[in-house]
Amino acid sequence: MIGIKKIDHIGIAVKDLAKAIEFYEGLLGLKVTGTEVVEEQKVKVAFLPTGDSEVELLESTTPDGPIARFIEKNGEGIQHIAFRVENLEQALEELKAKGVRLIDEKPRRGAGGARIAFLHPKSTFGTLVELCERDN
Ligand SMILES: C[C@@H](C(=O)O)C(=O)SCCNC(=O)CCNC(=O)[C@H](O)C(C)(C)COP(=O)(O)OP(=O)(O)OC[C@H]1O[C@@H](n2cnc3c(N)ncnc32)[C@H](O)[C@@H]1OP(=O)(O)O
Ligand SMILES: [Co+2]
Repeated sequence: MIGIKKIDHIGIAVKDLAKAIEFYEGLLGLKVTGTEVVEEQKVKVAFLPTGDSEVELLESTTPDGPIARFIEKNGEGIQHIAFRVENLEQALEELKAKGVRLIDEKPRRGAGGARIAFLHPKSTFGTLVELCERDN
């Protein structure tokens, strides 16, 4: 079993992180608990907890990163959903064995020290899925 615990976060691609935060904090009343640059993913992120899950706002740090490409093609909006798993390496092994197309064969470093890996949207009925494992 993959052992999904919950929706960890919803990843939302935005052009201007500061302006998006003005909306999510100022108008929706959520609070940013952390911002961080994740070089490997070419993103600057802000996390806003909403109960048991979080909103992850993502701005591209380069014109060629995955978020920049997503916005170019689709405009701003939901780019991925992230599920928290107990054991990421095991989940990836199981999914690979069942023929799911992995973007990341091995865990990568995500925001907040998480271990993360993406599944290709062509293998998941159209949604980019992130699996993540955290110590806490
Ligand atoms: C910081 C970290 C964290 O939480 O800790 C993060 O979240 S980092 C979050 C940002 N990082 C990532 O997204 C990394 C993983 N993503 C990737 O490797 C890439 O973005 C891919 C998902 C493989 C897409 O690559 P690329 O843009 O080169 O391909 P493409 O535009 O030709 O797209 C190939 C096909 O997938 C579809 N496609 C592309 N991006 C999609 C998305 N986000 N959701 C659903 N479908 C998507 C396209 O429409 C296209 O379908 P058609 O062929 O039918 O038109
Ligand atoms: Co994410």
